[in-house]
Amino acid sequence: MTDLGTARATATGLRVSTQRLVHIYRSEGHEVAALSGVDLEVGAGEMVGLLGPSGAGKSTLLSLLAGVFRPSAGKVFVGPVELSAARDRQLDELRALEVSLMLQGAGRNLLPYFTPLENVRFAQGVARQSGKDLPEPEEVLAGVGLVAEAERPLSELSPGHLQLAALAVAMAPRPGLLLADEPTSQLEHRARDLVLERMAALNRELGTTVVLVTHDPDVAAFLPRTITIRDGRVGGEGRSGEEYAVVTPDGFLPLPLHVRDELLPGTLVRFHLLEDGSYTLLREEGGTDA
Ligand SMILES: Nc1ncnc2c1ncn2[C@@H]1O[C@H](COP(=O)(O)OP(=O)(O)OP(=O)(O)O)[C@@H](O)[C@H]1O
Repeated sequence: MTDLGTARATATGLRVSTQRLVHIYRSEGHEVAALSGVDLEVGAGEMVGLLGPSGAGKSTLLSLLAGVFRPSAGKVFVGPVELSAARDRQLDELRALEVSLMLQGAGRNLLPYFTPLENVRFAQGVARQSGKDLPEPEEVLAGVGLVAEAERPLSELSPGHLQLAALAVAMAPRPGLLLADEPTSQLEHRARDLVLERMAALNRELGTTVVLVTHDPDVAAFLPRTITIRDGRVGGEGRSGEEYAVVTPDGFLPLPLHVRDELLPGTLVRFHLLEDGSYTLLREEGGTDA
């Protein structure tokens, strides 16, 4: 029995954490630092959104959490497994049994010549062979609300139903962690809300940890917690619509963008403790409140 098998017995959702995660893409003649020290903590069974501008490193982070490739430096824990140190076999097993990655665009997650039912059955193959206790494909499809569409050709499905089929495929091996790259980006509002609600219901009912990338403010507002990636690092967190700056484990505090425009490099600031235990930030030049 592997470490993952033990984890499954105690919890459905997997805890995810990263420590000073760095990823550098190397191509001929140049290097791109996509992630430059990400410290992240997502509890077992949480549903969180990754936000941030284009090129911030969100998809890279998702791929590292999925064990698609290994980080240049730092650590990634998915459940009890530290991915950067895991053997290839352990990573294969993790991807087949415990971590599902939904790529952007429903079609990239589905075999086009299979029905939704056949897609789900196919997606369960390895996990079933390994002895994992899985629901029948019909039940998986019912879980995302695709019953009448189960045996229809994909070409007859609406974009929303295709995305629900992709969600069913991702959930077919009953993973402990669902990673989704922009799962609602190509959908109109009704279909978007339906996909999001079904995802939230699976998170609630099965306890699966969900991490999804989004650019959509409405999706972000729906999620209990969001993490903003900026310049390859955690730039802030949102809780129920409120934005917070997050102190890093080594004591750094990334300034929110609108404040960064005010506080130029080299500005001296002071933290002033108030009677109620909160702090104000004082800018030293002229002593103006920041
Ligand atoms: N295979 C690659 N080779 C070289 N550079 C890459 C590769 N993939 C991504 N990058 C670069 O790494 C940085 C982070 O890219 P990433 O796709 O992770 O960002 P993102 O936040 O997901 O962006 P988007 O929202 O546009 O998808 C960018 O500068 C990007 O150009």
